[in-house]
Amino acid sequence: MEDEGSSGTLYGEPDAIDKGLEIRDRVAGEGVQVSSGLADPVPADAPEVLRVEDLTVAFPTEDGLVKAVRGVSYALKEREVLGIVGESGSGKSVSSMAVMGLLPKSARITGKVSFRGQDVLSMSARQRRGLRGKRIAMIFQDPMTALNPVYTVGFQLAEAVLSHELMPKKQALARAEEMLALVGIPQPKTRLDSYPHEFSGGMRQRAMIAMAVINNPDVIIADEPTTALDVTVQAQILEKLIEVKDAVNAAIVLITHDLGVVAGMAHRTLVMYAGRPVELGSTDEIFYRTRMPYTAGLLGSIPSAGDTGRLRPIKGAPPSLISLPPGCPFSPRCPVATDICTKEEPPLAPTDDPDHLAACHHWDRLAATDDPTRFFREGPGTETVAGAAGAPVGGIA
Ligand SMILES: Nc1ncnc2c1ncn2[C@@H]1O[C@H](COP(=O)(O)OP(=O)(O)OP(=O)(O)O)[C@@H](O)[C@H]1O
Repeated sequence: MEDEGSSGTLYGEPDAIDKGLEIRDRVAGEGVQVSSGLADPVPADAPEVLRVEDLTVAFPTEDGLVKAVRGVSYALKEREVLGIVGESGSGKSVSSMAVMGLLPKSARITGKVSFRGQDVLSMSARQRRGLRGKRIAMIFQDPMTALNPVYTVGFQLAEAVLSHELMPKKQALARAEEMLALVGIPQPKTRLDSYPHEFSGGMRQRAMIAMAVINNPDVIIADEPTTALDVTVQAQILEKLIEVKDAVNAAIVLITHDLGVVAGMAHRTLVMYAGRPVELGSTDEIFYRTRMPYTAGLLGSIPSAGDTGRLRPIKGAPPSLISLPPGCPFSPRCPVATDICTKEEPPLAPTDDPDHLAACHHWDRLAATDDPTRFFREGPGTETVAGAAGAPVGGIA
């Protein structure tokens, strides 16, 4: 079999990051755009497909108001891959669920989401259902949350088509077979009759990708699509995802803990911390001209070739989203923080490159050095631990 089943969680495991960097370096070595890795470049004049403006989401709870997302804004062009990176609880999933209209009724949502110019948040439930699965599709970490164990894969794929389009069942099944072939499932005709449990973890995730693209969506939101798979299978699935999205001309919002995944796959990257976007720019900019200390901390914790195997996670933990500290939420962990950082929260604003935004009072200090990760090695906020495989990386746990 081409790939095997899932083997547990790999959050931030060095092998996964190495794999992403290896893909990036391989592609860079061939003179192709580093940031996009496997994806085709996006033409500068490509039309915008999705726009999120100043999105906030809060959940009233017994303990207080959880400010899960605060001021997320981004625009996605046709065929573009936007990586959203951040540690657990940073608001990556909630912001995407808001776009899909999948949050519980109790969620307080403000801001604007536009899909090809249509206001999504003010749509009726029926209009949203029409958008979901057809124009905007979603891939989850665990395919078993989306695949029903009691129906065959072929039936479920055909249903996904028939719920949006009237056509003979035979035609829907033919489309299902075509999609299974597209995502690299061997003997797709026979596999239509398999139940999800008869697939390996990697094959189930391929089936999820088939389900996501079967209606030719404009946008795919992939939330940790490979986190539950082992490293080799992760790379295969990500490569397939990029190949398939180019085949159907979809854009992707790729949500991940794993900077390596973003390095290989995303044209642009949005880094989130404590519910806020803290850095946004081309993936090249984020990796090579980092302007936000949190991102520098994450990058500094990636083991590089020749490293002695010592990882440097960012010391401390993210703040409570119920009682955020005044000023910059990263300041208690930040080696370059000064007084102003504990008093005023910096806006996400242009840096020395107008398309590279950072939420930092001191981005110019990072711009003044070739290696902004050094602040974490030298300054307060650094903790060096023996880097056994599986140790948390960059506070990602
Ligand atoms: N229904 C809810 N009620 C209260 N709090 C919630 C609810 N859903 C999410 N949250 C909180 O919102 C915050 C952001 O969660 P989110 O799932 O977006 O994080 P994430 O960055 O995607 O992390 P992970 O990678 O672990 O999924 C978390 O603190 C989470 O506990």
